[in-house]
Amino acid sequence: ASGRTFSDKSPRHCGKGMSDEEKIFTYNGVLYPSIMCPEETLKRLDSIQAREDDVMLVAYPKCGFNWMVGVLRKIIGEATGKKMDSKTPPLIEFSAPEYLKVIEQDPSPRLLGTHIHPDNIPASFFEKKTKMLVVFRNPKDTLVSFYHFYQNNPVLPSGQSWETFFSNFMSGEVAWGSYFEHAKAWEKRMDDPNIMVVTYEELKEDLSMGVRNISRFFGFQLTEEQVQQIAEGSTFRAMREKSNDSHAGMGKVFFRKGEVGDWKNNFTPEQSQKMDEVFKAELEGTRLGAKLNYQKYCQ
Ligand SMILES: Nc1ncnc2c1ncn2[C@@H]1O[C@H](COP(=O)(O)OS(=O)(=O)O)[C@@H](OP(=O)(O)O)[C@H]1O
Repeated sequence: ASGRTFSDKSPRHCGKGMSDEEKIFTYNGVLYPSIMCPEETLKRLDSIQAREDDVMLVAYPKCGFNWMVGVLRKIIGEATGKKMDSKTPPLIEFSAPEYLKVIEQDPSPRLLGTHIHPDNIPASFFEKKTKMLVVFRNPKDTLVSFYHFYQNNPVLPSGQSWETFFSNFMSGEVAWGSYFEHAKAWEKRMDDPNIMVVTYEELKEDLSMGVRNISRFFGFQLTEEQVQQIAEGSTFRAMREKSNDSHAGMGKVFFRKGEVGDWKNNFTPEQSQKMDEVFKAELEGTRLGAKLNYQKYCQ
């Protein structure tokens, strides 16, 4: 059995001939893209047996998941010599249910990832105290990135106007659910020593520091030269250049702009104000809220 990869070209895997309604379904009250996340796989997620030495990456959609996949593959490859050239995205909720067997047989250290809400991450990851890197991004840029992804990824519904997508994002009616629900759930776990939260914006400001801290957190020893080399190979430009190979023709969709502040080109003043109000109500005064540095990146 093999997992589905970005290069699967069968029409239904590409979303061709499917209506917007067929492309998305509700599971336990949350929307998921039906091609990427078959219901059977979601139902079987709890069968995954986590390992202590798994490298688990968690990110709400569009917060920098693929960026960190690139970084973590390089870190693991450099530190352990394990070949990390898989083209399959390491999301546990992706692909055919048989893929869970592939995960089971993968030798340690495994790189696993997910976009799902922390309460739905299989319990064994918490029981085994698996280390998890959690990536967040300011909500305005996340929304813009998500909107473009809906528009340009044929497996997602593309018929929504910017205004409709905006209100769906704000009410959590988007794939993988509400940004704010995810953030509030991680806020509750901020003290867990096995969880490290990083933001897209801090990684943009100092990627070398990010690589150094992330590898230390997972217990990988890297030389300063390796840290620098990984950071240089993981800039937006470097990853975008290789993206048609790593993401089979979808490179420019996954590696779109890679900037902080693109929301300013998209939000109306009213939408900006609406997000400010919701952020204030949901996250102001929390540690994750402070880490997101909303003042600096969203105002
Ligand atoms: N190396 C690097 N540096 C900076 N930014 C990067 C990098 N790689 C990916 N990106 C940007 O991350 C956004 C995609 O996020 P995800 O990978 O989490 O998307 S996904 O949910 O897994 O599809 C998407 O953001 P936008 O460009 O704003 O749309 C990508 O361009």
